[in-house]
Order: sequence, then structure tokens, then C-alpha cells
Amino acid sequence: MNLANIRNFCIIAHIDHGKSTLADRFIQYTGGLEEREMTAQVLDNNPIERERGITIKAQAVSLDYKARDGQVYQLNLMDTPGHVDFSYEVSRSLQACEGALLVVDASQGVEAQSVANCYTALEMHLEVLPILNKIDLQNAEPERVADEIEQVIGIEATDALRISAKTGLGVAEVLEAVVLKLPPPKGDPAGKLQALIVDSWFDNYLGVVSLVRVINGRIQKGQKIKVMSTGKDHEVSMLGVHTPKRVFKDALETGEVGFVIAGIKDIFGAPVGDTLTQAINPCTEMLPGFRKIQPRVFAGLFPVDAEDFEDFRDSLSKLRLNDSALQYEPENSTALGFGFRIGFLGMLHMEIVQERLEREYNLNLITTAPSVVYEIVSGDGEVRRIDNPAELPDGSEFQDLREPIITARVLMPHSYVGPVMQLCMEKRGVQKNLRYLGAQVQLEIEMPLAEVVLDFFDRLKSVSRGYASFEYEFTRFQTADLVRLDVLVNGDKVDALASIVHRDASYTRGRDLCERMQEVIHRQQFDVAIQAAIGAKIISRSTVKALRKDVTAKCYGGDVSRKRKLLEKQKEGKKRMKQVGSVEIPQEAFLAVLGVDRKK
Ligand SMILES: Nc1nc2c(ncn2[C@@H]2O[C@H](COP(=O)(O)OP(=O)(O)OP(=O)(O)O)[C@@H](O)[C@H]2O)c(=O)[nH]1
Repeated sequence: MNLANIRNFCIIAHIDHGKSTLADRFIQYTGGLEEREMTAQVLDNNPIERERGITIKAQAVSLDYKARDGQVYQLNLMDTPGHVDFSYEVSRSLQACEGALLVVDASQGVEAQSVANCYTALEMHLEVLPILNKIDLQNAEPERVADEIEQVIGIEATDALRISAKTGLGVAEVLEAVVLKLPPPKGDPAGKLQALIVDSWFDNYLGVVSLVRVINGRIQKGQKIKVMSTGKDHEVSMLGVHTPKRVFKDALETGEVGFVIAGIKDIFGAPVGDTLTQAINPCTEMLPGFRKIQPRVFAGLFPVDAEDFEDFRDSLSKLRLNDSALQYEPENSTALGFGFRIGFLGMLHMEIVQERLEREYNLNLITTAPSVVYEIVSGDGEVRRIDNPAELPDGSEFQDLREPIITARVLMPHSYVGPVMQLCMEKRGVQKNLRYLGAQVQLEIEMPLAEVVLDFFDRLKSVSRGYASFEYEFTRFQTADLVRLDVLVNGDKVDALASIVHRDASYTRGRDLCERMQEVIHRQQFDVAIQAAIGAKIISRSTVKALRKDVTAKCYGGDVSRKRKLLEKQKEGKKRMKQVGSVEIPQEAFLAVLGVDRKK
């Protein structure tokens, strides 16, 4: 395809503002799929993504669009995830595009995450076209929202297209605007091959499939290519595009986006952000890749049944083939046995991984409370990092302890500034900036990541009735007065229940934690004492009283099936439990620390 007839673009939108609906409309309009082939939201092709209605993996569809000028254009639409955990995937997709559509729900307004992604797009010199969606809704306020886009983001929005992705109103104009207002790609079709790997994933039938954007030259079937970072040569066995149906082609030309399969065994052989070139007479320069992603949240995952450990290891290595952000190493807990400490991008990523392991790999797992990475500076100045609270040594053994600080930007209507500020202060936040932007307020605040991991997101939603949105980035490590809060169950310290807390909050945390644990640990045949301790000092205590009688006693002599049902119900309840010493501890107890700050 002629460079002038290609448009590479993506849609930036906050969750639920209608990105997938609009993408589906594009596919329908350009005839990529027959009506009967349109299943709900074709771009979200992982069942968990579909169920949760969120998009995680960057995908691309190539659509042939006959414009009003009579010419056919190849529109390559890169999908981008909307959730804050996956913002790094957004910047990857952006790098393969010349333009972006900023879709904003006209009944809601601009949200923090789309502001952040929009800034990234503008920094990367993409042309951004604002679009007001959902104007079919009665409470849509396109004028107000257009004004907000100008105030908050600072791009011209008076002429923003007003559309309804749901009814199809205005969708044709959007496709026209993509052709007329977004620039075509640049590049040298006669140059040496340089292609950017935007994404790589593992397909059970095809092996590693990479999504690439050809920057210069062309990539063709049968060609020998070199992965620049590994220096390894591979032969291209198949390439093509998704329309969204998989269509094989003979070549991908300069400016085009498509998939390449070249007999690469695992995704580490085709790293995201890497450059593909020709094996004979290769180019010398690598393309600027992507920022490396660092997991920020860590948790221990342990099989409930110790015999599942090897299955767990296998499942993780398979899962990692499709999720290069996933990092893990074996962990041995005295309480929970053998498992893995896994690094995640954020809380949503953690939930998704856990859910996939349980659902797709049929594992029954116990997860410990998530923790962040701390820096410990020893007496001789050596810095080491720990991601497991149980590893924090006694205060006398180090000189300094530092925790990760993030910069968060919260966007909300005026009336919620008070409660949101109060919440941020409670979470040890330090206000950096406060800007009034039309009907919205943008609060910039520095906060310890550990506080955000706890339950900040849920609390923010509840104090602002869902109207505040936020996004954050890691800023630095900073000294803090932190202590390890241990939990003892019937006198035994349970390593998997340890957490790191600020000294000022340690007493309240300890007390709340004991109370929560008392609520979630089932009664046993004997009293269970729960204690919170800092070092050797017990700071709080609660007791789960012994069961007075056998739960099946009341069925005595009676209906056998009822008795069996009761036992089965108990067994079911047992699934997510771990025997620690003589006490059975349920999953909720390990996550009790997450809920301690919640007002009862
Ligand atoms: N009334 C109305 N509803 C719409 C419109 N566009 C999308 N919706 C609805 O809004 C909800 C969210 O739309 P999606 O397209 O799934 O949102 P999304 O931005 O793709 O969400 P993520 O995939 O999570 O990023 C769905 O229930 C849609 O049916 C519209 O123009 N009008």
C-alpha cells in the first residue's frame, strides 16, 4: 500500500467511555466482519477481559476503508488498554501510530487516565482528535465536555465530532476524519528493513507471534530476519494482518502494521520494543525501544495442596509466555510451604493473574497480601531491595529504610475536593498542586505506594461516589519510619501474615488486623489466640472462641443427605484454606490487612 494511503492510529479512552464499541463499529462499517460474525467486542479476545469488560492486550486490526475521495485507505487501528495498571502498554501502541482518537463520554467528562495517555500521545507528537461519544444519552453535555477537554488537556475541541458509537451516529465522519486529519506514516520503502516489535505473544499452534510496525523497508515471507537485541537470525514463515480475521500476506510494507511468525520458541526471543532487521546486510541502528517495565506490587502465591507445586510452576511458565510483565521466583514460607513470589504491575494485574491461574490452569491458590518493594541501606551503605515483609530485619540491623513514593493525579468535580484531600492525607499524602480546570479540579499529590496498594482506589471511588479518577507514576524511594507488624496465631508467628506499616499507624493497624482476623477465622475445636506484635512486643490480641458443639449434631439420627450436604458445604468452604500449625486459616485472613483502614 502506498504510504499516503495508510493511517496508523489508536483510541485513547477511559474505561467504559466506549472505545471497544467504536472499534466494533469501524470493523462493521468497513466490512471486516459479517454481521453474524460480530460477537460482543471482538477486540477483547481473552475471556477474562471480555467478562470484566476491560481491554488488556494491545491488538491491531487492519481495515480497508473506501473514503469519500474514492480512494481506498488502509486504517490500522491499535487497541489500547484503559486501566492504569497497563499504561505502559498504551505507550507501546502509541509508538506505532501517527494519530490518536481521544474518545470522551459526553455524559461524563474527562478522566485522569485518558488525560495521562493523551499527554503521552502529545509528547510523542501524535495528532490527537477529540471525539465526544454517547450523545444519544439524554444527559449528554457535549458543549461542557468539549470545554473541559480544552481546559484540562489543552487541545482544540470546539469542533470535536459528536457521535454515538452505540447507534452508529457520526461514525462515518470519524473514519473520514481519520483519513483527512491524521498524518500518513513516514519511512523509506527502499531502505533496509527496520520493524518495531510492538507486542509478542505465544500461540499454542503458531508459536511466538509478534505484532510489528514496519518503519523502513519491507518484511516478506521466506526472508531471513535478525532480532537485533539477541543477534539471532530466523526465517519468516508467515506474516499478515488481522481484519480482525487472520489474513496471511506475502509482505508487510513500510508504514504497515501486522503480525510476523518466524519460528521463535519463546517470547524472550522476540522481546517487545526490539527491532527486526534483515539478516543479510542488516541495519546498524536499533529503533528507540520502550521504557522497561518494573513490577511494583508483589504477593506470595501458594498452592493449597502442596502436591500442586509442580503444576503451579508449569502454569506460571506458560502464563509468562503471554505476559512478559509477569515476574516470579520461588518462595518458601514456614506457614504456607512452597510457592512463588510474583511481581505485578498493579492490583488489577494481580487479580487477573490469580484468576487465570485458577480458572485456566485449575489451581487452588492462597494469596498473601500484596506488598511493595523497599530499599534497605545497611551500616556499610550497601543498598538492597526486599519485596517480602517477612524479610525485613530488625531495625537495629540497618541504617535506613526507604519506601516507594508515587505522584498521583486525581481529577474530580469541585464538590469532592474536601473528602478526597482528607483521604489523601490519611494515606500520608503530600499535596503538590491543585488546579481548577472548568468544572473539574486536578489534585497532584505524592503518596507512598504501599498506601495505594492497600485500598486507596476503592476508598477514592467511595468518597467521590465514583466521580474521581486517578493515575500515578513511580517517583522515588524515600526514607520512612516503618516497622514490621507480625501476626501470631496461637503463639506461632505466621510469616505470610507479616506486613510493613508506618510506626505511627502500627498500633491501630495491629488492633484492626486482630479484629478482622477474628471475624474471618472459623471457629475451631479450641480457642485460637490472634496477636499482633512489633519485634518482641505484643501490641494487640483477640480470640476466636472454640466451637461449642459439632455442627452436624443437630442432624443427628435424621436425614443422611442433609448431613452429607452440610459436610460437603464445609468441604467447599475448606477449599481456600491452609492448615497453619493446628489452625485452619482461610484466604480472607491473609488479605485482612487490605481492609483494615476501611471505616466500619
Ligand atoms: N448510550 C450509549 N452507550 C454507549 C455508547 N458507546 C458505548 N456505550 C456503552 O458503554 C459501555 C462501555 O463501552 P465499551 O465500548 O465497552 O467501553 P471501553 O471504553 O471499550 O471499555 P474498556 O474496554 O474497558 O476500555 C457499554 O455498555 C456500551 O454499550 C454510546 O454511544 N451511547
